[in-house]
Amino acid sequence: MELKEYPDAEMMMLDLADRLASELRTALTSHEHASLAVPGGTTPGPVFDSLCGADLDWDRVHVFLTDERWVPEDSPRSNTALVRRRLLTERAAAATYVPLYAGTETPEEALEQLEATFAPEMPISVLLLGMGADMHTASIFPGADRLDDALHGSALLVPMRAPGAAEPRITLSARALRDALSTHIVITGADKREALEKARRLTPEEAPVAAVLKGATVHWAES
Ligand SMILES: O=C(O)[C@H](O)[C@@H](O)[C@H](O)[C@H](O)COP(=O)(O)O
Repeated sequence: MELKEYPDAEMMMLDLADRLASELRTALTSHEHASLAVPGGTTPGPVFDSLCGADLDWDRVHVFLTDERWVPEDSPRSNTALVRRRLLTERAAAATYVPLYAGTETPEEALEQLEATFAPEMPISVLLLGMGADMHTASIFPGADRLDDALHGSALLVPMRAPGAAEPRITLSARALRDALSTHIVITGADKREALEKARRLTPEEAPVAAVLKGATVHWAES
């Protein structure tokens, strides 16, 4: 893992957006399509605000979430709504969005169909992840009901319920995340920095983010 520290979060978000854009451009030089997988939550909004204006062939980019809360798009908790509002706009409006929410009552009901949709999208060209202070990443939470499947199973997608998650989730598995060609993790604040250091000494069962740290670049700013 490589740790990149920034003097402030604003600079980090701009720099990271540039880096993601440049990796997408490189991926597009050797492939017809490239994929960009992004987290939801509160941290990545400013990266999206900058990345959406990047000059690249967005019409050859497939964008999808690393994980979704199983709520309709009009919910303030919807990661899809966040991505539509802040990433799939300006130049990036030309990208193809691959939805991870299907409107069924539970994620299990849509699982087969979603697995079929996501299989051709693998491996991810450029992966951006967040991390919670409890050391979860995507929706792979410590103490989750299907933690073992998400960490060690061969499925691409895993429905997930966890004490730390307010609603059912669906998440890319550790296998899908680890196969990404480039991985960035973006975190802010002293508590997450401490959690990251702790995760480096723990097992993925205790600290799920540990499953994706190898080869990843972690971007951190205090605030
Ligand atoms: O749906 C989600 O919540 C995310 O995809 C999740 O994995 C997020 O990246 C972390 O929970 C960090 O969240 P914050 O950035 O809000 O701290």
